[in-house]
Amino acid sequence: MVVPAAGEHGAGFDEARSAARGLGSALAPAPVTVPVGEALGTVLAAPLHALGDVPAADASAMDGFAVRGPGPWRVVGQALAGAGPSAPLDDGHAVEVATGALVPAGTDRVLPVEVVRLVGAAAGADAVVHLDGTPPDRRHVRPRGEECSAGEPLLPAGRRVVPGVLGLAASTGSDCLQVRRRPRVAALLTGDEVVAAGLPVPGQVRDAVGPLLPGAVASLGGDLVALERCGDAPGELDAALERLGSGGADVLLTCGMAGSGPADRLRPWLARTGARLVVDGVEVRPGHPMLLASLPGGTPLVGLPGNPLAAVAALLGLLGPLLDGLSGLTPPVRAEAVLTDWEPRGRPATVLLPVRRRPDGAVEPAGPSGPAQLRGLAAADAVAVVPPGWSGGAVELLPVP
Ligand SMILES: Nc1nc2c(c(=O)[nH]1)N[C@H]1C(S)=C(S)[C@@H](COP(=O)(O)OP(=O)(O)OC[C@H]3O[C@@H](n4cnc5c(N)ncnc54)[C@H](O)[C@@H]3O)O[C@H]1N2
Ligand code: MOO
Repeated sequence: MVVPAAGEHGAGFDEARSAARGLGSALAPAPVTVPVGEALGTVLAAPLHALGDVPAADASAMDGFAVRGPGPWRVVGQALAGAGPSAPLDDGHAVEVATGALVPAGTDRVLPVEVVRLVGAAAGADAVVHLDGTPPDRRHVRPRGEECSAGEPLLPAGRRVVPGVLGLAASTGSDCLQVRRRPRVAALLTGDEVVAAGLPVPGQVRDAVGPLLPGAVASLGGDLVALERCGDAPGELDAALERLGSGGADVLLTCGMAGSGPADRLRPWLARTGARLVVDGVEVRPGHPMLLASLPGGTPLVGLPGNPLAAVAALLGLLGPLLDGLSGLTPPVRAEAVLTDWEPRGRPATVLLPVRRRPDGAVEPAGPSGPAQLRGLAAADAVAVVPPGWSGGAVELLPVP
């Protein structure tokens, strides 16, 4: 699919997102099997199944006494977590148990220490357990298989491996997971005027994109593996992109030179190298010159416009969906909120608007958000996607990258 040309109208924002996702899916690498400890941030490439019953046997949920039959109960032993099963309980008997210990066969319930009175020996055998006050309404036994039983599907493929997934996989017996790795992204910042340190003098601009890229790429599911710079002189972009392209990254990212000005060399370079434009401009503000190309060797290149908020818009509109496709991520359910205190002023394009949450659950503009301004983004709780023609009501919210 080729999405419309720059200088004309560009793709709709949703159309651009799905084209980027589609390209990513078509290029998705084969799944790999990795140890659980190395899987954080990847995406499950196969459903996660329980390898056994969890817990593997009935276990106490409280520190207290496993009892059988009506009380009082004579203490006949002790069971700690990690020990094997104790002898089956008879009526009128109790075993002192720690949380997590196996309860003896025949246990009716566990009485927490808080609700019993011990009479006789201070602890251990020969003490007698009396119920003190009202009996608890719960058994306080975690039955075998309470969490899951062997073979049960726990999570579908396509889920991001977050810390909770690692804990679940480990607790249900997995040592390895089948995943798609986080795509590696190599970036190139362009422009003679862009400086990396200090207060910019007239004619210079301080690089605002380089510092935000590692975290933004990570939050979109990729790893920034290279960050290079090049100036505007003829040949600099070509050399830098060739160098970057030979580094084995899954995605190339450029910032600046996406427009049609005298020093904007990206589109001519793409044309010269025979790249295929998959998305050529998007009907969104800011960020309309953003592009997505497929280089002759198949590597995708995302062109971010140079204005910093426009660059972030392109990260959200193109890089995020591309990385989702490459990693096989199932898109999360669309988040929405009512947008207030913002005037559409007849804008014909989708607007990406940094917003903050209000106590009533609605969202409002978070601060100044011109294409070259980051004050709103830095104060934002989300980025609202305001469609053309919006005149009030709920809008889609994207996480701040
Ligand atoms: N005739 C037209 N001119 C422009 C249009 C248009 O439609 N017709 N679109 C404007 C929009 S919107 C944007 S966005 C920019 C896109 O420009 P480029 O992608 O070619 O980017 P540059 O020209 O290289 O830079 C634009 C602007 O951003 C500053 N910049 C660049 N890199 C950084 C950085 N790393 N950190 C901070 N700021 C950066 C650069 O100095 C420029 O001021 O084109 C408009 N023009
Ligand atoms: O991409 Mo530009 O920054 O739309 O303003």
